[in-house]
Amino acid sequence: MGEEAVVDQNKCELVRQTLEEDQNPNVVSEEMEEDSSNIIQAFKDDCLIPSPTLKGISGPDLSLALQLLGTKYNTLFKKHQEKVSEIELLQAECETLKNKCVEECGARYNVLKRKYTEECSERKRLYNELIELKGNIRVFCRCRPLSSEEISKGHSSVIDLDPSHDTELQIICSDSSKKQFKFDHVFGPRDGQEAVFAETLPIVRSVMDGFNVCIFAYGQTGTGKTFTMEGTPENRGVNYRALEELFRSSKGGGSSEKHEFSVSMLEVYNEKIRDLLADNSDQQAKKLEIKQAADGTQEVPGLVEAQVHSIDEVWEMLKIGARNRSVGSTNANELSSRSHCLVRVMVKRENLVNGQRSKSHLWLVDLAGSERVAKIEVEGERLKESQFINKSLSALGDVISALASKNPHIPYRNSKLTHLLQSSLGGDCKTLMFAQISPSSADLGETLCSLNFASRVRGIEYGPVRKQSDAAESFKLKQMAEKLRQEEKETARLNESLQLMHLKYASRENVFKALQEKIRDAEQTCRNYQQRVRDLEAQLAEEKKTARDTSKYPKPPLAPTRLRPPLRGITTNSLPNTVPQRRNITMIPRIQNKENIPTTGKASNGELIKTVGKARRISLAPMVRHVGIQPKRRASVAMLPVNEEPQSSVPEKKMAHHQLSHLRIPRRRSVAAFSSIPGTPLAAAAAVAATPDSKGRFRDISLSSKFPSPPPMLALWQSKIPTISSPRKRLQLISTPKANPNGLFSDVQQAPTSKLCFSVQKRVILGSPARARSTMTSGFGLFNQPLKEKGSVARWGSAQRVLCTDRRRSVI
Ligand SMILES: Nc1ncnc2c1ncn2[C@@H]1O[C@H](COP(=O)(O)OP(=O)(O)OP(=O)(O)O)[C@@H](O)[C@H]1O
Repeated sequence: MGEEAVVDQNKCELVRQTLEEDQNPNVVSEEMEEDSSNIIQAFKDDCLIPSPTLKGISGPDLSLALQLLGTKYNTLFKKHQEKVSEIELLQAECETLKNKCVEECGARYNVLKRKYTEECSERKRLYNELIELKGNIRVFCRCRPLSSEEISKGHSSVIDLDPSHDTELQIICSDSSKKQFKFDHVFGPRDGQEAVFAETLPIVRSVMDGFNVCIFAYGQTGTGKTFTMEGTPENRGVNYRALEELFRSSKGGGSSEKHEFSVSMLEVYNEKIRDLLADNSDQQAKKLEIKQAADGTQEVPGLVEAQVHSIDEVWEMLKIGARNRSVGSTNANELSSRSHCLVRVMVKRENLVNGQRSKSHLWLVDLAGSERVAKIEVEGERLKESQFINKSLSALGDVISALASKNPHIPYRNSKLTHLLQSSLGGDCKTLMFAQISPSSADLGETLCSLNFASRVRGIEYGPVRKQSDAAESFKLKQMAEKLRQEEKETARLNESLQLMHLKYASRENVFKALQEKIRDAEQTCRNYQQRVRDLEAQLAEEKKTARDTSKYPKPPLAPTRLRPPLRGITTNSLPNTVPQRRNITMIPRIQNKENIPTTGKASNGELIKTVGKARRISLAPMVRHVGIQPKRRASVAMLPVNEEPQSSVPEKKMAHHQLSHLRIPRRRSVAAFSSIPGTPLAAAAAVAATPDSKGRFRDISLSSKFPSPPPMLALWQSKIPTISSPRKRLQLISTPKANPNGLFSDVQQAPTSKLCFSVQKRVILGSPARARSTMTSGFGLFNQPLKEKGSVARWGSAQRVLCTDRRRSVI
């Protein structure tokens, strides 16, 4: 029995180890020792916990049990894996749903946030509109309860209040009559601080919207001004509650807005400004003055501006200020305020979304008592205090009166108080006045005074309020705008001058181009002239040489001027030497060549022919005279027979000088020359001739067709000039005379009939016409070498000058 137990124990151990190897230690338990039937039953229930009788199993049952256990384990393991997969899938689904939810909710959240912001803005706008409709200066009346002292003295209340009409107040006068006053709100003796602040709240909120606000309490001493503004630790007043509201509002804006608060506290005592937050030791050294800032607001340089971050800090500041305030004892109030106490809360707001900044301030003013001096029976220092208080309150009354009557001049500077509140009393701010009154019949007179003053204030209509922006930023923007304006002006000016410069540059460039063109032309002309000068120099040298060669011939005496033949054509180097033909010279041709002199000749068939002498000079002056272009020029054309040319009485070599002034030009040239004069009929004819017809042919000039009765000599001359088909050719011939291979002139010059000698006397250009003529006609210098050279030089110069003229150019 003991051995069997050991064997079974080993078997159980084996099963346990196997199960442990399968990382399922929980399967081993005491129930493994159950019998096989239990095991099978247990396996059917998907349970791996073996029966406690398992250890009793032996032999084949054990292996069966183990097999079943292994199979079941695998099945369960698979199921476990499936479950894990399912869980993972579910987790993924959950994650997806979560993301989807976040996505949808995020979008909705943003939309709602945007809507909320818009709604807030709209609410603020409507709210401010409402405040403006109600009036930017609002007056509340607050009546304190009768004090125990007043009751003990038997004073009665003169206030008649109807709770259903919280804007009306009736005062029972001494004659039992009632005087009614209307204010924006009337607070009775039972109204607490909360109720008062509830009505004040809208104006306080305006500060957060960027408006300047001033809340001040006015009234006779002991009416509860300090109580309303400062309050007590148990009943906090407007100052504390307003700042509390500001802090609360600043947190409501969320992370999109940033606010900064700073608190200053000062009093105006005997027309002097005292900093209530500064150390008392500094007060003597400090002399605070009101200065106007760049944005028009009033500042007190040197005034302590305490940064506050919580309402507790604010309360601490208010307590410090209250301790430093000047108080004194009067008949009316044992702790009477003898100064005006002013708390200034500066709010700087920045919208972190759009970067918009605003700076606004809230003045909380507790005025000194407004009672009349006589009533309080003071003297000495107290009397002086009261006089200053009355003076400043009187100045406040004047300012309010001026505002009420819309006076263009508001006397803000008549007192320190009004000067300080200048930017908070007027059109661009919201003002709330607490008119504090006493219910006591003993204070009836003062109460009526205060109520009358409050009524006047309420009658003031301010203009539309302006939202305050950051002064520094406004100033910066103004400067930038000014700078931009200046720069725009400067840019416009520079653009203008640039355009002018462009225009100037363009015009100068044109001028420069034109000058360059002219320079090029001048250079070309100069080159042409140089070439011509060289040619003429060569001709002159040739002529001189020819003259030297022929100097052995005797010089004929100079004939009288009238008997001398007309100036012949200018010979050129290309002409043959005509000296041997001199003996054939007769006067007949010269006579024949006289104008309109009839001559008789014989034809080849022996028949006598009567002809009229050829026109030696064709005067086209009548035609030319009408042209005002060259009035001082005279054209003389001499026609010489060809065979007469060498028969000059003047040696040909001596005529070289005449070449310069008497160019031998074919008659056609003269026509061309006159044709060059615009406006003349010849010019028109030349133009017609130079214009090809529709078939591209040039028309021949027929002067007779243009002129019914042409000059006879011209007609004769025309008959003797061979017809040149093309005007262009004619012009070529005129401008560039060609020599034929024999060294003679072209066909025009070799016309058998005659040769035209064209002489242009340039009277103006060459100088005195008389001198020129005498030189020409008298053979000046022909036989006197120095004179000749002189004359040659002179004529050469004249010729150059002639060549330099346009007229000459056109002739050439
Ligand atoms: N509405 C009120 N409810 C209860 N007590 C009040 C109320 N108003 C004023 N008092 C009490 O009247 C007394 C005088 O008030 P307070 O000092 O505020 O007057 P005051 O106008 O500021 O006088 P002064 O101009 O001299 O400073 C205080 O004791 C104050 O507690």
